Amino acid sequence: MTIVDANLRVQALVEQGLTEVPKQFLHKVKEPLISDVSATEQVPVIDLAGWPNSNREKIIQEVGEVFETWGLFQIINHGVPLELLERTKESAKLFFAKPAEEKMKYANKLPREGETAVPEGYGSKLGTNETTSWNWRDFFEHHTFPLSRRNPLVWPAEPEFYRPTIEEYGGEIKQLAETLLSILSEHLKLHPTRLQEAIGVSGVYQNINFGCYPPCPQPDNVIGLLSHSDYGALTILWQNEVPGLQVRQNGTWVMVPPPAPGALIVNAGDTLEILSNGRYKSAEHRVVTNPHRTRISSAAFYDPAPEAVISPLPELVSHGNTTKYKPVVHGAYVGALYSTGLNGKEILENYKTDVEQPLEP
Ligand SMILES: O=C(O)CCC(=O)C(=O)O
Ligand SMILES: [Fe+2]
Repeated sequence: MTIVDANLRVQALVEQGLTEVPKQFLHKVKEPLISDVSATEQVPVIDLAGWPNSNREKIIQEVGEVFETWGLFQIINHGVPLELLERTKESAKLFFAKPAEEKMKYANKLPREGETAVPEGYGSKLGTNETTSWNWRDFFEHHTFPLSRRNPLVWPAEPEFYRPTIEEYGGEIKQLAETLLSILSEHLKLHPTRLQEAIGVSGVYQNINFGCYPPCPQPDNVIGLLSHSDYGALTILWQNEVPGLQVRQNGTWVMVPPPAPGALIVNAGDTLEILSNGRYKSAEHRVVTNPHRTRISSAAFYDPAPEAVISPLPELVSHGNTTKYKPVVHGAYVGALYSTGLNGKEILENYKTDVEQPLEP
């Protein structure tokens, strides 16, 4: 079967009861998907309780260290109200449970050449001309910041709490991202707002997706979401009780466990790796599929504006240090990623300086 229909979704394919996936979904990379999971390393959990009044040094140390080593961790006592988190999860669950005709009223448009964000609405990778394997994943994409990009009318009208919940969740997640950036700025011995200003001089961009990974009949040969690092600064995620997210740590894929009650997942993106001149690592991650259950997740991205130029902070390149990355126009970076497709940390590799250059005095 060849799929050329941009209006098809993985959920609709699954509803047809197929036992073999269309060949575009077969994973081309020769590495095991499910069976390669190491049980020896565990994704760290960071407790933010007390911030900013108590445990300051301990929190700064722990957060800094986890960005230097993993780039991905679970976080508890993060300040996002748990009732809001539950309502956000419920919004995603109720949307993906709707009949196909209902969901397709919100179908997104295929991205155009030069686009720097995934178009809003209900989408999938089906029907695009990718050379990489297709993801076993549908999604709903929301543009939430700056406010000039926000139009809740294109989001689901039902349930009634859906639109206000996304707006509220976006605000809280933005605040959490800014708290983490202030902690990292202190860890780098910089002014607490230094990283936030470096990312967001012209206003931060926030996009929030809901991901839906339906049960897959060939989980050993099909990827939910190809290996990649996120291109922006920070991503804050949650997943339902069905695991699937994996992070590559010391060459091994480690499964992110089902969430501790109320936990969120934080993931460093390439912008942060560049700004910190490689001190912090963006996390390479992917999603595997499950044969029986639907996995639902959400990723909220805290990113520079497309016109922002991101380069290693000069303060971190002094004292005989060298600059390890070329300056990046963020929108061009995202564009490069869309045209080649997801492939580990390949795009970031292209922006590394061949010979480490001392910064101009
Ligand atoms: O579904 C997930 O847990 C991960 C999603 C993700 O990595 C992304 O949207 O960039
Ligand atoms: Fe990601």
